[in-house]
Amino acid sequence: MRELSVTESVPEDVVALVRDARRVVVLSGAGISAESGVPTFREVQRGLWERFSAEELATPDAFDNDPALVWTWYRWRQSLIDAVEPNAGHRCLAAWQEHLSAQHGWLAVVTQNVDDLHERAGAEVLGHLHGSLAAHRCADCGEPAELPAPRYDGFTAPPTPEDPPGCESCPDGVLRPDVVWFGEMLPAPAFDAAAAAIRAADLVVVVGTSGIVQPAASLPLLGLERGIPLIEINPEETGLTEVMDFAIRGRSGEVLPRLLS
Ligand SMILES: CC(C)NC(=O)[C@H](Cc1c[nH]c2ccccc12)NC(=O)[C@H](CCCC/N=C(/NCCC(=O)O)S[C@H]1O[C@H](COP(=O)(O)OP(=O)(O)OC[C@H]2O[C@@H](n3cnc4c(N)ncnc43)[C@H](O)[C@@H]2O)[C@@H](O)[C@H]1O)NC(=O)OCc1ccccc1
Ligand SMILES: [Zn+2]
Repeated sequence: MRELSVTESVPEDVVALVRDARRVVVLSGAGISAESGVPTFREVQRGLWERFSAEELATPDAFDNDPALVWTWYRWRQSLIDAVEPNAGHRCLAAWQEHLSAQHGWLAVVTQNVDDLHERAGAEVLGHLHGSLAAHRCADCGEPAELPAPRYDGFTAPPTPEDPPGCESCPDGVLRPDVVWFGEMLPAPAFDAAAAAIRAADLVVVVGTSGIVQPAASLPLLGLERGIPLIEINPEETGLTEVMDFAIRGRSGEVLPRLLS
């Protein structure tokens, strides 16, 4: 594995790898949204939630124990996402995707993020492995439900929690965000599509993820098995660095424009 810093000019062989790739899978995490002002998963507890770790809040038990606390956390996070814009990293991936499809190639965006910043940057997302903040379903009967955007301003944590709305399809159900909580299975269609894309790819780029949360963090290993090049873009070392061919140390909003210019 070769580690490169963003200050260095991107070596010709990495530029060639990116230029010549035709079937690319990008696996993204919270880091790609950091430059948009979205706190990464490890930083998203403020106010009401600061005494909890994200792993504690993002669980069925936490929702059962205190549905209002967890429900409000998700509505607040959604309002934060609604208040920010995609950054150069998101936009670069959308442009690269468009470029490759014009060349009869493809770029598949697979994300762990529950935000819609890839889509708002114009990219098509193959799969949200951990669901989406903007989608909701009944915690009992599973019926999907449409909800208006949250009324928070996204930056100041709401003072008091609000109860989740009741389900209109069953007597006692309440709504929950359509995200994957710890201990819950990932949506098989998204995970299987991601695995299939990596099995067909000629390059995998892992952007802004600590590479800790499973089974998402195992997806790049499918590329390793096939011997295709793996590139990591992250200011810091991650749980996946050791299996990478190249690790470019830098912020994705700065590295991707340079890599793709
Ligand atoms: C903590 C971890 C060890 N735990 C797990 O992995 C668990 C348990 C587990 C399963 N298998 C295992 C094997 C070994 C050990 C543990 C497990 N996995 C699960 O529970 C999964 C479900 C996991 C999904 C949980 N939901 C999320 N999100 C949705 C909710 C919500 O968002 O609220 S995970 C959530 O956290 C993860 C956060 O990780 P990152 O995105 O990487 O973000 P992080 O903050 O960690 O790091 C940011 C990175 O960005 C970098 N960065 C910062 N700025 C920038 C910048 N500017 N540019 C580039 N990079 C940048 C930083 O350096 C850093 O590296 C994301 O995946 C995110 O989606 N379910 C399941 O396994 O079910 C089983 C099962 C099996 C059978 C039957 C029933 C069940
Ligand atoms: Zn219901």
